[in-house]
Amino acid sequence: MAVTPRGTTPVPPDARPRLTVLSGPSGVGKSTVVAHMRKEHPEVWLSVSATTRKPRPGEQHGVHYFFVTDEEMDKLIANGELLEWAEFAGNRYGTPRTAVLEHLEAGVPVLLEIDLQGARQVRESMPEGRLVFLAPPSWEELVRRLTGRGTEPPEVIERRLRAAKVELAAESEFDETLVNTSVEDVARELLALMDVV
Ligand SMILES: Nc1ncnc2c1ncn2[C@@H]1O[C@H](COP(=O)(O)OP(=O)(O)OP(=O)(O)O)[C@@H](O)[C@H]1O
Ligand SMILES: Nc1nc2c(ncn2[C@@H]2O[C@H](COP(=O)(O)O)[C@@H](O)[C@H]2O)c(=O)[nH]1
Repeated sequence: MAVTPRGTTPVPPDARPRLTVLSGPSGVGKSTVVAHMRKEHPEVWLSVSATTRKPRPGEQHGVHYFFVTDEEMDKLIANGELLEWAEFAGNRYGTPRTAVLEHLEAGVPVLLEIDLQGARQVRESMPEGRLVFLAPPSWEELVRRLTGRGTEPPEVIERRLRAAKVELAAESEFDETLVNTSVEDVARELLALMDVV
């Protein structure tokens, strides 16, 4: 019998909402769009990733990420506790497997906000998932957003922008593309893709 989060009833497999993966270059606005969407629709469950990155000001352990040491990440990987994981711009990130499976089993709409390498792994292991690519209105705007956020030093921004070129070139691997011109519009479009509204 599958374990389900407290207070929820398992639903037949064909009625389960699909897993949705949101990817896109660093700074495009993934977290902003997801936060906006979840203000109105807290029933969408966002997976909390583990990362070896250090917290930014205001980021809380267990809310924004599980901040782990390199050794802890090694163990999570070795024990098969991650659905997917990747190294991105000098840090490792991974999706805890059990929580995702439990929420899907309970019929809760599940969203993963992960990079391209992770999206490719999810496509392999859970092909029923829907992959959504969030694109910037232009390269210049992406640079503006990533720089304007002010959370990374110039060398890390450079590294993330190099990764962004690779991610933008992979857009055709995704099922859908949304262009983040307006946070409100994209949040609405994403909810519709997830069959939440
Ligand atoms: N539609 C938008 N118009 C203007 N600015 C935006 C828009 N969406 C997001 N931003 C701004 O862009 C910056 C980057 O957004 P955000 O941190 O959500 O990106 P991200 O894709 O989650 O990045 P990362 O992958 O690095 O975590 C933030 O300062 C945010 O306020
Ligand atoms: N493959 C994975 N990528 C992840 C995961 N959690 C976040 N991310 C992605 O990493 C980059 C950088 O994130 P930041 O918070 O340091 O700006 C970004 O593209 C995230 O979407 C994960 O579990 N797996």
